Amino acid sequence: MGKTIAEKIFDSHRVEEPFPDTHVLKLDRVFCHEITTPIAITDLMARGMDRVFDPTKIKAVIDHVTPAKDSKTAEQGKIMREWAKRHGIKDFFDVGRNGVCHAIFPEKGFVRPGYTVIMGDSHTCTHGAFGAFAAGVGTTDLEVGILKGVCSFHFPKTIKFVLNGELKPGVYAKDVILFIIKQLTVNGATNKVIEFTGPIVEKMSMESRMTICNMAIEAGGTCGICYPDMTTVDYLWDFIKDEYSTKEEALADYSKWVSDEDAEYEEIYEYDMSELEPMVTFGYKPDQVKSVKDMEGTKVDQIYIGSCTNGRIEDLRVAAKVLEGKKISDDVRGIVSPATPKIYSMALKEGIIDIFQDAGFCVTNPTCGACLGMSNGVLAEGEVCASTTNRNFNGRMGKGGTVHLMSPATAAATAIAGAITNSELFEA
Ligand SMILES: CC(C)[C@H](C(=O)O)[C@@H](O)C(=O)O
Ligand code: SF4
Repeated sequence: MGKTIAEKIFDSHRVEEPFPDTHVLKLDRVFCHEITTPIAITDLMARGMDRVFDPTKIKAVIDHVTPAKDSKTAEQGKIMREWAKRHGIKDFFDVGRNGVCHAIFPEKGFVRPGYTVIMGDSHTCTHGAFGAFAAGVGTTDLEVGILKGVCSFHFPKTIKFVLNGELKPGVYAKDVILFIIKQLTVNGATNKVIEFTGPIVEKMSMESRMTICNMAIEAGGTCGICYPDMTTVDYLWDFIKDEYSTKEEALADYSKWVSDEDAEYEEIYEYDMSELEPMVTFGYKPDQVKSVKDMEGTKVDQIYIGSCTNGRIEDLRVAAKVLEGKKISDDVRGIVSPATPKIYSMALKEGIIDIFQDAGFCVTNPTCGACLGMSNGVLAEGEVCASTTNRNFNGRMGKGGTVHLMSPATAAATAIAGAITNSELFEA
């Protein structure tokens, strides 16, 4: 019997015999941000265990609320800062160099095929786009990870998606993953790994693969995984060129992190995506998904383009293409948060920031920002936001506010119309 990629990663990282279904794995990366890590740090300190297993494998960022907005968030930043200094954690991204964790860590080349990654953040599944096993964990697991460099997991039962065909113009990775979550429902993949395969995924950029893996958790999935290929090698090349003499050599090495033909799956879903339409959520659960056509005309108050789902350069380019030479409706506020300083710089150089500003958008610093209603861009009671983020939970962006999840193209078109609309209307 063959093995899935997740099983292969488990086999190569297991530190002891599984008992009964607890697999203790060695960790290649422990990622940290200022919302959950200070709790772990404070607890470790209180227990007299203020140590780290390996400062080079721990990467940390302040991203959710930055620059600090009040005394509480200032304190969280301070705890992180002092901890990083105390333990020689060199890859710590503070104000001015910081961006959204799941965008900045891949961008720095910290994730590689075959890696095991944990973080105290539910969207850690994003990093599976590189052919890694990456999972969000709670405080106790995070503490053990920081201290010992290990984490225990259940056997990685896997659901496989084979996505065939070709996406129509105006249809993007976000539409694909919203469609998938609709099929699975919000707990259809609970405690399972979701493999994304097939020609649609093979053609996707790393950014798009991160978008689909990012939302695996919205169907309950522990991790989303794509197989590493030349797209992965190209993305990582600057970071790995000392390890391999050619890209082909890197690819040959990474190809061990691909599922076998005869691997066993919990379920296999196969879809032809050629007729997929732009999708959007309604209600307060990410599996409440309709085609944009069916939601057309729904009035919004705010448009948010950003986050670990869709705040990358590819996303800003797509939105800018729709916005170029146009103005957003007088009735809406537009906010864009480039996910990292590098993305911000690229957007500046490419004239994308000008396009956003000329259209009437407010451009913020790289941060999670409006995504979770803890920082800027909070909605008032009864307000509606068209957003490229990943969660439409009740009150997510502010008490009494509603969020409709959509692609950056649809969000940009919606900003112009002031109501949910199809991006095709505005594309050249
Ligand atoms: C703050 C953090 C723990 C949380 C998460 O785990 O996902 C946040 O990033 C979110 O998106 O809701
Ligand atoms: S951008 Fe949003 S979903 Fe992503 S880590 Fe930040 S708060 Fe969580």
